[in-house]
Amino acid sequence: MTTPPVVLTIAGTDSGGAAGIAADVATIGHLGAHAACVVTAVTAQDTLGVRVVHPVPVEVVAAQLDAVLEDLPVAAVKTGMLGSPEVVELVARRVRAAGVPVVVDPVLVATSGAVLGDEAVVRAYLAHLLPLATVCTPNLDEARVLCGRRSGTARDLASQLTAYGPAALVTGGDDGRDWLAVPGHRPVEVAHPSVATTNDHGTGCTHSSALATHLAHGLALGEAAGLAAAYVVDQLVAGSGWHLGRGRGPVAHTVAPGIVPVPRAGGLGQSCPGARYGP
Ligand SMILES: Nc1ncnc2c1ncn2[C@@H]1O[C@H](COP(=O)(O)OP(=O)(O)O)[C@@H](O)[C@H]1O
Ligand SMILES: Cc1ncc(COP(=O)(O)O)c(N)n1
Repeated sequence: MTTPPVVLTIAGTDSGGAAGIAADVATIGHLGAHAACVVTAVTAQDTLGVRVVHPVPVEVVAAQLDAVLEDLPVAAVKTGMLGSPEVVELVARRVRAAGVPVVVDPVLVATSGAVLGDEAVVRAYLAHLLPLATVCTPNLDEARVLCGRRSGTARDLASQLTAYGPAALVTGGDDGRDWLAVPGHRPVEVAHPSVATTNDHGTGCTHSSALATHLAHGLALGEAAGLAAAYVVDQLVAGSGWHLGRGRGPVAHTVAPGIVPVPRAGGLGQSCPGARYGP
């Protein structure tokens, strides 16, 4: 058995098991990597909404980061809900030193509308974390908040966000389309089918974790983005008939991924000619 790459997720928990760390660990394992997880906040949450947010003390987040980064060969990092400017700054310091691909999912608003990051968190993202990210993956609302705009298309916002340093993949734009902008290049659409379902709680976490896992396997960003979108679509189709909870049900993590890349030496920017096509 080949040793899998390690993907570190830094995020909050969702007691309903749909979003946050639960979605991240399921996705990373499903796509053939080992998930290390640093918890930033505990939420009491279900399919209807977020009831309570309990932040983990910053020194406990730091201790978790040190434990993982001093022992495991982390190949990529994904950040989700960070919750406070202090945690954003801490994460920025630690992941800069790690020198691996970093996917920043700037979780600010939950599907249910709950605010999971305030203005101070937004300022910290812009000043500290986006400049060292490989790619950020805000949804349309989060992209507008980060850009300080009330409107704007996913394509334009993705382009604007590259000014902060990273590539930007803005999801859920007009007609549900996703746009990827790489600094110095025109934005391109990451095309994928739209799935009719209300079981979409956790799509953003699943998507950014899939992207980080494909980068950890050594895929180039464009290729990783296409595979991440396809993975979400497969799981949405799988869970579309589920009846779990009274609100927006969880995205599934049950269908074997179409492509599980074979771990290879190499890094970001190299394609993965050894990609293996699944059953
Ligand atoms: N109904 C859907 N059909 C197909 N893809 C979807 C659907 N809903 C979300 N996605 C995809 O899931 C990924 C995460 O996007 P999004 O749902 O916008 O994130 P968030 O959970 O942060 O709002 C994107 O690639 C988006 O296009
Ligand atoms: C702990 C945590 N992290 C992230 C999200 C966002 O996920 P979604 O946009 O699907 O509600 C969430 N609801 N809870």
